Amino acid sequence: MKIDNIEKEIDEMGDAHVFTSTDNPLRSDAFELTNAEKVALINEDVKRILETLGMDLTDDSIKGTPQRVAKMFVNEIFAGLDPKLKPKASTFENKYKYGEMLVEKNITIYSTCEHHLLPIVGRAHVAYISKGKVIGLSKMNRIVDYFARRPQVQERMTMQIVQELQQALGTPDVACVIDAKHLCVNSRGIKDIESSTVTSEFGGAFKEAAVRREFLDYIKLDTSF
Ligand SMILES: Nc1nc2c(ncn2[C@@H]2O[C@H](COP(=O)(O)OP(=O)(O)OP(=O)(O)O)[C@@H](O)[C@H]2O)c(=O)[nH]1
Ligand SMILES: [Zn+2]
Repeated sequence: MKIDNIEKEIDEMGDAHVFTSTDNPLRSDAFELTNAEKVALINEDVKRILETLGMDLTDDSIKGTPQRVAKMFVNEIFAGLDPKLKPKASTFENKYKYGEMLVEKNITIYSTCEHHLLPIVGRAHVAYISKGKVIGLSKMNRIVDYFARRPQVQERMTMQIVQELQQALGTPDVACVIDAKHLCVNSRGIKDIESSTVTSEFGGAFKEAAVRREFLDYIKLDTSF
């Protein structure tokens, strides 16, 4: 593909995120290679990038970088692309009949912006109202982390977390708010270190103003965003 065309595609993609579905754009052959094969290939790709930039890959400090980056992509920051690694969302019967809202707040999020491959760092706040099932608290943190370990846009990640919990808990009454800093905005481009991005998804009862207000009061965010 000519460089002009690639640049045009990237420009168009900049606005295209609003049209993507809640699934990450993965090809159907995404898991035909083993993780070891992916690491070996990415190692070569990163080597090529550094070589193109003129780096001396015989230097002691950076000779291990391509392999390090490859392992980090496959086994750490993009490991959540693999459905096999989806956390088991163990649920229990709500025998004690707790009928109020449960909020798991200030869940740390480390994700990666799919447009620049730079970090997204922030907090997720998740809430649900039980319809008979309750979920282990840590499972909410694990579900957030699973969807964060992908090349992401914040809107999609917020919706994926809600959909996963709705399924696990068998209720639409689930909500998620994420407040995160995008290093692609903070450290390059517009370089606005102060700004952060808030996204929300309010399912079922959380669409009602009073229920939503209660959730936002727990996490101390106002509705003016
Ligand atoms: N909606 C949304 N946009 C994002 C997210 N992460 C990054 N972006 C934006 O994606 C856009 C990509 O736009 P482009 O114009 O193709 O990229 P760019 O030329 O590097 O843009 P600048 O960052 O403005 O320099 C940027 O405005 C980013 O801020 C996200 O999670 N959600
Ligand atoms: Zn970005």
